[in-house]
Amino acid sequence: MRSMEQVPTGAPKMAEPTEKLNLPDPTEVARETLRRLAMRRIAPTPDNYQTLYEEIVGPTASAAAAGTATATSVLAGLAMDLTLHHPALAASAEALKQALRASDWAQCRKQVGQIVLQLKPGGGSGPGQIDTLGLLRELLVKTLEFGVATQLSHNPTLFEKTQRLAAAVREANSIAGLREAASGLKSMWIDVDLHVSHTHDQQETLRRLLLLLVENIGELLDDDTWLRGQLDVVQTVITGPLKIQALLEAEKRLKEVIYKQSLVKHGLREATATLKATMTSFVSHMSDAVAANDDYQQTIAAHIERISRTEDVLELNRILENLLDETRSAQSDSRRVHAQMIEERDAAQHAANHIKQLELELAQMSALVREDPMTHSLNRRGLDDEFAREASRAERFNTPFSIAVLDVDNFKALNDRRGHNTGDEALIHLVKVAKEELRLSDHIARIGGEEFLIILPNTPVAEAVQIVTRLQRSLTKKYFLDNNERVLITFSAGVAERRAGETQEALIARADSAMYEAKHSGKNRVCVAPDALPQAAG
Ligand SMILES: Nc1nc2c(ncn2[C@@H]2O[C@H](COP(=O)(O)OP(=O)(O)OP(=O)(O)O)[C@@H](O)[C@H]2O)c(=O)[nH]1
Repeated sequence: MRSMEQVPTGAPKMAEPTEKLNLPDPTEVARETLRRLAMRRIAPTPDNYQTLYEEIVGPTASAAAAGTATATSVLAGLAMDLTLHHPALAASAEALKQALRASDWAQCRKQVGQIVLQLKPGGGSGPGQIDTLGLLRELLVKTLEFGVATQLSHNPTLFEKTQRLAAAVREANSIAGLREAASGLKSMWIDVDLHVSHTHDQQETLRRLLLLLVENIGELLDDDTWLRGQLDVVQTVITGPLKIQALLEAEKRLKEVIYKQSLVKHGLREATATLKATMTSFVSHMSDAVAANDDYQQTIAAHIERISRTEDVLELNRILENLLDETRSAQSDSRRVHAQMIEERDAAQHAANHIKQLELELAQMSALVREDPMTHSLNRRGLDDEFAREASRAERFNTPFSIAVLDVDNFKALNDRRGHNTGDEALIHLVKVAKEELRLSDHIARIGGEEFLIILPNTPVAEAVQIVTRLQRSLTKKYFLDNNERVLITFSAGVAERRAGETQEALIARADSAMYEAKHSGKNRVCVAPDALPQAAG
């Protein structure tokens, strides 16, 4: 709410009246005076009442002073209007009021002249400019309040600073005031910039910590631990640039795998428990059967002895009947046990099959997390598995085995020019073309953001160079389309043949160094690795 205004008082007396007064009805004048007080939101002090009254009827002091008072009240009214409606002219209006109070007519003339100049369009703060200025100021205030401050709500200091600055801009009603606000704005941007880079550093540190944690947990796990595949997904996501889409994808995949694994693990636990129970029961029935058989043997032996000792036919008849009874009961025992044993064997077989099925499902699920979710090439884990398999096969059959490290050329520029999503699509395209060009026995793995590794089993280095060169050529034919525009993707590659007993790490290091040579010698080419790097030697 605007504060109540004070109307200038003390109308000066002038020597000669300048115009004749035509006084209206005093009641009407009083009503009009009160209306103007209310309209202009002016404090109803006697002085203000007097000033407005005189503004309507002219000064009342004396007829001689009437002209002077009229001029004075008209000018005072003008000054008041300017103060109320043109804040940018407030200083000139105040100077005019002071000149009126001091009856300094020369000064009055000068101030009125200046006000006229300022009110002229293009005259420093003319009405057109005042509006533009006001609009711009309001725009800046809104930007600060709704655009900047809301983004900084998590940082109370910066939030308050922005709000204070918005208030200062809103109140700045002169060029000088706006200049001051502008210097506040500059200092605020410096703080925001510092804050943003601090947040970015924090994010980077957290990411490194997470990566370290994931790597260390990975070290502690057995090869076939469930967690490893899941950790690989997290690792892939946090190694590349943090993108909300990739993070959401990784989260979704992890949740799915964890949920399915919990279901399968539960089923596996139940099936194992059933098998154990069945086996226990099977063994106990076997021992029952053996025991029953034993009892029968012993009874037969006892009856045979009784038979050998007796000569009495009646006794023999009784023994025979006993014997038949025993035999019948032994037979039915044995049939029951046999039937039970068959039933239990079937149940055990069923449980074992179920377990096999569940294990198969688990293997399929862990294959899921051997893949890079974006390009569907192998991830680090998939690469490790395939490398180990191919290396041992090459040793067993004494066959050559090569790898190629590929790094997309000028990928940063492609991202910068066409956006990150197009960059992603380009990587997906590269893997698709590579899969089409390579043999079924070859494998492609993503080992970095825009870096890939191809495993070429049963391939000497010269042939590996040809394969990779052919892939380069096919990329010029199967070009990548971005918004129907052909984009040529090229890569530099380093090829190395595995030496007997060479570790995966050492072989990749050699291929990597050849890839760097390809980069440094002009890109879009293939270089062959030197025989051995110092760290790979021995
Ligand atoms: N779109 C996209 N960009 C990625 C991904 N991973 C890494 N990058 C970006 O790839 C770029 C690689 O840049 P650099 O290492 O300078 O390589 P380059 O621009 O290809 O330059 P040269 O290798 O010398 O030809 C970086 O800007 C990374 O942010 C990804 O998954 N998707």
